Amino acid sequence: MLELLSVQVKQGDNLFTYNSQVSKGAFCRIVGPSGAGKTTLLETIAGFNHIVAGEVSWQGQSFTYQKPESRPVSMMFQQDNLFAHLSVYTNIALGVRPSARLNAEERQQLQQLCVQLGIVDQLEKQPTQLSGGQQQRAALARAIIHKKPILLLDEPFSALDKKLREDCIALTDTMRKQYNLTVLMVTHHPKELDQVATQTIEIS
Ligand SMILES: Nc1ncnc2c1ncn2[C@@H]1O[C@H](COP(=O)(O)OP(=O)(O)OP(=O)(O)O)[C@@H](O)[C@H]1O
Repeated sequence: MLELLSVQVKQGDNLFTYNSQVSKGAFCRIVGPSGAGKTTLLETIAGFNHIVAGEVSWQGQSFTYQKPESRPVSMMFQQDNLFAHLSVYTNIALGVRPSARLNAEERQQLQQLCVQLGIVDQLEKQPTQLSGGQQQRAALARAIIHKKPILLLDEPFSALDKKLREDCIALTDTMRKQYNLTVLMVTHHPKELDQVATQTIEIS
């Protein structure tokens, strides 16, 4: 379980307090009005915000003060997830390690994941040569190959059209089950997650 106990975070003049529990393996949608603190919640779990008080834990182990790279978490944003000057392959391989140098087994895993995500033919291209949906699937591949148990998604598919969004949500759910991930997804289209969400957090 991912747990936030009286976690307090300051953003400008705002003080946010979070109390939430997300079950291991859940697909948790995060909803609430604009400015309520949805992105702030994900950034806090990922370690990008200073926590003033409270505790964040995973499976009973606190990671409140751990650096982002040591947390059991990977995060994907609405856009600009990929480095434009690197190939799609290298962008994804960076999820394995910062050098992006992979052994044969790791390369095979990457290929296999990209087959599943329908981007295996795009690996030698630059990100700008890909469609928006392909770019986000490449970003999803990098987040998954990172092999962290918690996947944080901040409106990841909102720039895509409705049909593509639905396809990407279904793919994310398949990945959640296959890789035993706990997914937290911020959305402004909560109904689109009706089929996959096992839990909802409403931020007010
Ligand atoms: N770095 C920052 N400095 C100061 N204020 C910030 C900062 N980041 C966010 N805020 C403020 O904190 C509040 C919450 O922002 P946040 O992005 O978490 O909201 P949100 O619920 O994700 O909104 P939206 O649905 O519009 O994306 C907003 O009022 C925002 O202006």
